[in-house]
Amino acid sequence: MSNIDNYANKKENKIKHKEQMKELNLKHKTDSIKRKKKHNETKKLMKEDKKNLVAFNKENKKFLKDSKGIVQDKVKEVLTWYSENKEKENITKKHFKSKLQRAKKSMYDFSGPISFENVSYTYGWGTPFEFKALDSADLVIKKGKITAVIGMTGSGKSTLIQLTNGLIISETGRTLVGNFPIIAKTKKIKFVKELRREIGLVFQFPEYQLFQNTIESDIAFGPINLGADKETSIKKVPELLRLVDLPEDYAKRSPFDLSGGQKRRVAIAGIIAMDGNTLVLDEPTGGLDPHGEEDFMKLFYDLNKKQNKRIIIVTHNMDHVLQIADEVIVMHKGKVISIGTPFEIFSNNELLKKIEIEPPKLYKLAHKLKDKGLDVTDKNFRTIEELAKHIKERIK
Ligand SMILES: Nc1ncnc2c1ncn2[C@@H]1O[C@H](COP(=O)(O)OP(=O)(O)OP(=O)(O)O)[C@@H](O)[C@H]1O
Repeated sequence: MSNIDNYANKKENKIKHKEQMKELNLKHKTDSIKRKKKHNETKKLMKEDKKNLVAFNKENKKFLKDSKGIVQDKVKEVLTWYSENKEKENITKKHFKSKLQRAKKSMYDFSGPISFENVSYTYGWGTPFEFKALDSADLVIKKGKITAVIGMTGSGKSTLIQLTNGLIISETGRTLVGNFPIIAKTKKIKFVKELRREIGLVFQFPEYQLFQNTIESDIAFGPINLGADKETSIKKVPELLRLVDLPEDYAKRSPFDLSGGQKRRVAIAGIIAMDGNTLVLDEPTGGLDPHGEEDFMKLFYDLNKKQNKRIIIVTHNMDHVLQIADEVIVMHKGKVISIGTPFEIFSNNELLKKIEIEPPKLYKLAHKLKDKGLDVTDKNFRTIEELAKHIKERIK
């Protein structure tokens, strides 16, 4: 290459670099303006929400005052029980304290609907990384159902479900778990242990949280830590193992000798051991093979149908949603934009396009058939057998 060519190349590169820097600076500036605008909007929202928070706190105080009598009776019951039984070997101080704590929260019923009222949440408030993950979201998750939360990456699904057990607290509105209120900006949730006993949150790869020497102690750790009697908690382990489809005689084995899927079952058994009404699962089948995924879906379905547990599942797998969900919540940019049955959501092509989500395989097939002149998209189906039945009826 001649010196002249070399010089021309260098010059061209310099110009390109300058242009790229200019573009980057411009993007940085626009992002920063957008962020500031959002920051100010949220500030305004928080100001407007102040009067709601005052009303919520007032409502809560009144509720506590009205329930005083019930609580006092329950506390008295526990005190009498302890004074009559404290000499017995299996009645520990920890056991007594846990019972007393439960009596003190007896006015709360966590099992009812979970309502999110105008909840917002911002990560990195006031920093250059500020991001509003929840934007005045409103939603009710019913009791006893399987609810799937779907939406594109970053739409706020995980953030929303973390509000349910007080892992994070919203900056506006409130979350009601049954009649237990978590009011925005609360610094410390009273009865947080009871709340977490009721709402079991299972994160992605829960098996990484196993740490005890035996499967038995891992499963019983949660309830014992919350004050339950050690002997009773250990006795329940075989039943819990059966529930998650593991052999009972695994109890004394080390959890670290198990396969990934089996470890995950142990971790889930540990959450179920807390005996709450709700299981919240964030991408629970990540990293499993299709067969393992199917097994877990069956497990969650059975926990709902046979043990009456409310299941809330965040997932990107629409086939799973179709398979087990009673209701589907659609999140988009921090808001709930649609709620419906799997049929209502998956037959709505416009909605799916907006959230950039592919429908389950069976719905894709139905849409393809429609393009070829055989329309069964107005029919409700969950399985290949049901779809086949509708097709047969159409071509009769
Ligand atoms: N700890 C954090 N710090 C800063 N930003 C965060 C944090 N956690 C989440 N975010 C941001 O908030 C947004 C919403 O996150 P969230 O995890 O709720 O979304 P999601 O819908 O569950 O996404 P995915 O499907 O990818 O798990 C994301 O864009 C993410 O960048």
